[in-house]
Amino acid sequence: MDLFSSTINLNKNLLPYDGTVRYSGQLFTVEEANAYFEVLLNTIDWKNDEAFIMGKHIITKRKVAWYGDREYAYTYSKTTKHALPWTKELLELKHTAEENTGAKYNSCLLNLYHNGDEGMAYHSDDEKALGKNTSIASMSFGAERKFLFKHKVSKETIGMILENGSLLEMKDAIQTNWLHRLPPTKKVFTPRINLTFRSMVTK
Ligand SMILES: O=C(O)CCC(=O)C(=O)O
Ligand SMILES: [Fe+2]
Repeated sequence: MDLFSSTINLNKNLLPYDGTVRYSGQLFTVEEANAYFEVLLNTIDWKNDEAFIMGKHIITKRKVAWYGDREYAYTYSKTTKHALPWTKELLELKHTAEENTGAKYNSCLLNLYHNGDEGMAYHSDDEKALGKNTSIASMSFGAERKFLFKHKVSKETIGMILENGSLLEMKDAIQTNWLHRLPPTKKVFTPRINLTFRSMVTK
C-alpha cells in the first residue's frame, strides 16, 4: 500500500507502445479543484468553437478558449484563433503542470463541455505548430469523464477516467501513432473543463 498517496506518480506509462501517457490521479483536493472550476468558468473568455468540416461551417455546443505567452495564431479545421494573455489562475496551473511534467508550455487550449452530450471526436494533436513529440499536459476540472486512446494501425484501445483535479501528460510519439477522444455519455449531467497546456514552436 502506498502510505504517501498524495505523492504524485506520473512515472508509469499507460500506453503499451508507440507513445507515452502518464496520469497523476487527483493532483488537487476536491475543494481546490472545485474552486479552480468556478474561477475558470467565470473568468475565461469562452466561445463556441467553429470549424469547416467537409466544406460545412459547424458551430459546436462545446465552448473553447485559447491563451498564451504571446498572441499566437492557432489554425485548425480551417479557422484561426489568436491567443489571449494568461489569467492569474491559468499561470498558476501552467506552473503546476510544468512542475509535474518537467516540460515547459507557452499556450493553453481550453474546452468547456456543458454535459455528457458534448465530447470530442477521435483526433491527434499533431499540428506542425506543436513541434514533434512535444509534451501536452491535460488538466481536468468538474465532471469525471471517460477518455480513450486508439492506435492508428493496431486499433488497440486504452480507456481511462479523467478525475476532477487530475493531470494527464501525453508525449513522445503518441500523436503520430495514437488518436484520442472524449466520448459523449448519457450518464453525465454536469459540466467539465479541460485545459491542454501546449508548446507552440515559435518563429
Ligand atoms: O477534453 C479533453 O480531455 C481532451 C481535449 C483534447 O483532446 C484537445 O483539446 O485536443
Ligand atoms: Fe486532443
